[in-house]
Amino acid sequence: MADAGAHGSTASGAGAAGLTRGAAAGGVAGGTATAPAVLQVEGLSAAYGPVRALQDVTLQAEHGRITAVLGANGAGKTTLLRTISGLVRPTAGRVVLGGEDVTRAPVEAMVTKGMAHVPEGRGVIAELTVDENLRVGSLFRGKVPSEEFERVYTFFPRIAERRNQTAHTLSGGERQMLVIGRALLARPKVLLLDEPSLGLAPRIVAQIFAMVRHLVDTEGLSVLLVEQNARSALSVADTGVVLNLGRVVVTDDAARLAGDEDLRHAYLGF
Ligand SMILES: Nc1ncnc2c1ncn2[C@@H]1O[C@H](COP(=O)(O)OP(=O)(O)OP(=O)(O)O)[C@@H](O)[C@H]1O
Repeated sequence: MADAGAHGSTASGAGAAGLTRGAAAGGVAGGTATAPAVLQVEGLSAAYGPVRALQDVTLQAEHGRITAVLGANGAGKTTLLRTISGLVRPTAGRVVLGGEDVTRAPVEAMVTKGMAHVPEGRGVIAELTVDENLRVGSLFRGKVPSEEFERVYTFFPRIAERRNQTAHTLSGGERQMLVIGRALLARPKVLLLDEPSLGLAPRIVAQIFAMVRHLVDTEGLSVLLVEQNARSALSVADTGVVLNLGRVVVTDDAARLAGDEDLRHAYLGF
């Protein structure tokens, strides 16, 4: 069980640094060396006027791994992804992608540097077909070999079956698969996923998370998964980072976090 006292004091103590344990602490999980970091977030802070939405957040996303960022409403999860991808300018800290400092890079350059951000809300273009929506994801690359589209379809057979349908006919789960597939066509090193489970039935969430896991395992992608649905996210992730009031409370191996009853009750709601 985790150190409940440490969680409590970190949550309530002003300015307390996040607690890093296990895999994230020493770079070693259960005797196995962790994969190299694709994305490093160092001391990141962001604010909306007087609202300090992120405070000194440090975490990393590794090659071939899923890092889940968890926390209640307003914890700062969406702001974290928006700041990493350049949509919100940080007030302090750094974002390093593949060894390059991209903190001040223009948002449109992030995609070409290997970062794909799938925001909350499944923004498909309803009037276009599934296939046309996928092509939008590769527009900036010029001509893309058809095998790449077929490869995306092999990951998401449900949308392959619907490739000529307009996107407005898709279910919520299918739209989620489509926006992830579209992001893949940018050939990212790191994929930022914001609340993919929102509003979906548990069975569909499980399917989508299994597909993301398969992608990560076969493509060596790195995923930063923001979720309020902590139970499902921890079941698929390698590492979990818990945010509270814009600060990292704890970073640890996902299975250990899922088994930590005090932490679950205090921050994760299950
Ligand atoms: N555009 C904005 N203007 C002002 N304050 C904002 C804005 N967006 C978010 N906030 C505030 O910043 C803090 C963090 O919000 P954020 O949306 O990042 O949290 P979250 O963990 O993603 O929550 P949720 O799961 O509800 O989306 C909250 O206090 C929120 O009210």
